[in-house]
Amino acid sequence: MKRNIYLDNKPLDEAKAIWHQALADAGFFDRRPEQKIAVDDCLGRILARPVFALRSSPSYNAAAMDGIAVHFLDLANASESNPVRLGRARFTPVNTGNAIPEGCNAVVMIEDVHYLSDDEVELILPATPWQHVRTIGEDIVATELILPEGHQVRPIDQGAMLATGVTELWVQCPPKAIAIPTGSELIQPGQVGQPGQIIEFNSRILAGYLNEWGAVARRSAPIPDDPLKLKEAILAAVADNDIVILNAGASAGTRDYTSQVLAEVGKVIVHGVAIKPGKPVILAIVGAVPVIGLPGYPVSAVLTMRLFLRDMITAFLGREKITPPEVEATISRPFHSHMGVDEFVRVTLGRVGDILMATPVGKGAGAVMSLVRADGLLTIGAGKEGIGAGEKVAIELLRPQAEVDATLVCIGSHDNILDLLANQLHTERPLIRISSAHVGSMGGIMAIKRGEAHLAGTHLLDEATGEYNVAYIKRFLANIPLQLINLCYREQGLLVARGNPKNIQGFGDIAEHGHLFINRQGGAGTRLLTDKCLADLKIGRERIQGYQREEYTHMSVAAAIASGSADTGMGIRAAAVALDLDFVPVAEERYDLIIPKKFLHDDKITRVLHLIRTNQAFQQRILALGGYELRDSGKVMYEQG
Ligand SMILES: Nc1nc2c(c(=O)[nH]1)N[C@H]1C(S)=C(S)[C@@H](COP(=O)(O)OP(=O)(O)OC[C@H]3O[C@@H](n4cnc5c(N)ncnc54)[C@H](O)[C@@H]3O)O[C@H]1N2
Ligand code: MOO
Repeated sequence: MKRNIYLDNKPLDEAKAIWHQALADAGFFDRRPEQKIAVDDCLGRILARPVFALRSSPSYNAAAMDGIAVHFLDLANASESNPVRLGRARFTPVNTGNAIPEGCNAVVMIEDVHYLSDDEVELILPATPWQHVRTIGEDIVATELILPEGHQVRPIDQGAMLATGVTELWVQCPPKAIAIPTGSELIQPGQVGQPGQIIEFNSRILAGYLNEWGAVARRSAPIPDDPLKLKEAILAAVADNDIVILNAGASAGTRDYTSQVLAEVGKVIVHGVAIKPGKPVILAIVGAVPVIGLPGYPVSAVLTMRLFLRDMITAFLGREKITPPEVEATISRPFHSHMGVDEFVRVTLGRVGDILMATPVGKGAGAVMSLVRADGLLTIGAGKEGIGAGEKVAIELLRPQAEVDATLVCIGSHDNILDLLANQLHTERPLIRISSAHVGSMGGIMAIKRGEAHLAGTHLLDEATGEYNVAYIKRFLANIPLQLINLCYREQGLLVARGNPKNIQGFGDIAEHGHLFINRQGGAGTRLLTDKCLADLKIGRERIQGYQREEYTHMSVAAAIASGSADTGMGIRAAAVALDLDFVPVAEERYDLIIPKKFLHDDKITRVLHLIRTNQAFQQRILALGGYELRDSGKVMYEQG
């Protein structure tokens, strides 16, 4: 088969309109399969037909209280000064739910009945007609409408139907869908792959969302990159489903056959939409069944299915479109986007003071974690080239607003303790989450300056004084009342391959033997520590091979060493442990939290401080990570304003 490199670039609205029309032409929205099921089994189902009461409820006049049944006229003149006595012929003892005997039309509660003997009572209160009686049809009368068509059944509805004699009803059959992963490189979860092999997880995500939106979805085994097998799979799937989803193979790779096979067995309506991510999406109809080829990257797949599938399912079910809630937020940093393309940006949200800040997370369409972390989605329309810092934008919420409002925003240098803190806080108060952006110590200081974070983790060594953080605060945050609170001391050192094959003991060895170094970015605390070590040893930067090569996290430095593309680099012990590297300790550094005073009494911050100051089990968990020291944890190291 020829390589397919000509994708459309249809504007999103146009693609949606064409697709909707094609579905309508195929009769997709007119199919309303329905089935008759027992009321006992119908919870959550959508009614295909209205339900009417078969019998009245109650079906007889029933006592609503324990007491006696009487004729109300007998008590018309009863009062304290004129007690009325009734003999056994004029009253009948009843319990709640008993039928009211002929000739009676009121119940007197037992509390108001004075028995003179078993056969005679005395009453001092008048009665009104039908008092304490549930009359025939009081709840619902036979033939009345209980529930309308299109209603989603709740437990109370089941009770109402059963109470009126209904035991079966007609419900809609949700669309039957199948998610078919494709690709010869796919292996099953739990298997360990070679480079180039990929754990098949997309079909799980797709089936999960399909079910959440009201379809009944199955998954198939992965189909290898073979046009004949793909064709077979598509034909079998359309014979047995209302919606077919193919995943991957949508793009222009030498093994991306999906659109050609679909064109052979059906009609490709759209291939290629001006959106990012998700551009190569394929919308096709085979027979009368919609077949959607979602791009392989998981983020692209999820976003395109939200755009093209969610409304399809609700329309199939005859339900209102899902309109996700939106909030207005301020974007924390500029975001560049492409003209002519609707771009969907995942953001984290956090309320710091009065401002709801939105921070873009991860651009890569392969980054599943960017969607796990995201609180909302920002759409940058095709007519814009991006969004400037501080601009107000509408964000589609992916989490409940209450959770967003209870998020502790932590921007700055990353440390694994922050992950432990996040977990512990969430366990104690499920609403609270920590959203952390790892932008280095200076990035954290700037976020505090702009009022965008509740706290910032920082470890900036002042070369002149040898002290941590304070000099930088005085310089950049002079006007902000704040406390600098110690979180931990941690070991920094040289990460080296397991067994330290090049026997690197310090920067002297690196300079002398020309070992390949990998550095951290300017503004990172670890970079400053490297520079201080070099200055103390009087080693010029030009003597360190690789000094110019910069990475942004401890883990990416560790990954470079693990892959052999560098011999060594500076990082924390935890990064060495994570990638099974060896570690040559160089220095103990202080890692502090900067907290503006206006947040010191915020419930989230007080919980964090309480945890690090007093929770011994938590402290033990930190020490178990290795490379940490907690002698000053929670102590105020500096204060201003
Ligand atoms: N020359 C071009 N290359 C690419 C283009 C383009 O227009 N021209 N588009 C890019 C875009 S945008 C996307 S999105 C991807 C989508 O490609 P495919 O739909 O053909 O998907 P694959 O290449 O087969 O897979 C991509 C990637 O997706 C992951 N994947 C796939 N299936 C699964 C699964 N079942 N479970 C988990 N992960 C899966 C996997 O990481 C693959 O590496 O193409 C660009 N290229
Ligand atoms: O547009 Mo692709 O769908 O970047 O990821």
